Amino acid sequence: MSEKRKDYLSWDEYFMGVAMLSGMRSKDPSTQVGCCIVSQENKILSMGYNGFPTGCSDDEFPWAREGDDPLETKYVYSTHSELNAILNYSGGSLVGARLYVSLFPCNECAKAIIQCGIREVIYANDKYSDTPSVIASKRMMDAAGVKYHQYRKTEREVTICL
Ligand SMILES: O=c1[nH]c(=O)n([C@H]2C[C@H](O)[C@@H](COP(=O)(O)O)O2)cc1CO
Ligand SMILES: [Zn+2]
Repeated sequence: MSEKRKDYLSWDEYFMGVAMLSGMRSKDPSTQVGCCIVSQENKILSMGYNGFPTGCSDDEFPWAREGDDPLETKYVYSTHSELNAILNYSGGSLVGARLYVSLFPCNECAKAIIQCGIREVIYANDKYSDTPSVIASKRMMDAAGVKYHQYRKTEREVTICL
């Protein structure tokens, strides 16, 4: 008798995988971030990655991390993956949703996450954990009751031939 497959993706693998795939759309040469927002019923509501706003050309705006002129760095222009995913959602309310993201959300994204009612953040990488931005982010999420935990990495490798 034919039985159910056993090696299917778990929900966490699926949603973090989608977040990481989304991050592969990013043009940022140093850090590509992807995000996937999911309902309490495990339905994908939205996705996003870091990039410049619509109309701000990836070829004309700067990708530099440093420079004498802040206006010639990416930081003043790039929209973070989490904010893009929140803004991309046109279906109404995100109250109660979960957010999967490949990098811990910064303080500005934390404000948006809290204000739109997202309840839980699952992140992969926390490489900026020592920065004021991430410390402030955790302080705000703690105060607002937004739960967060690191994605528990599995041994699974996914190869997709495109
Ligand atoms: O939460 C985040 N989400 C997000 O999309 N980003 C983006 C902004 C930048 O394009 C890039 C960070 O670049 P860098 O690591 O070179 O400083 O990642 C950065 C953060 C910071 O934690
Ligand atoms: Zn951010």
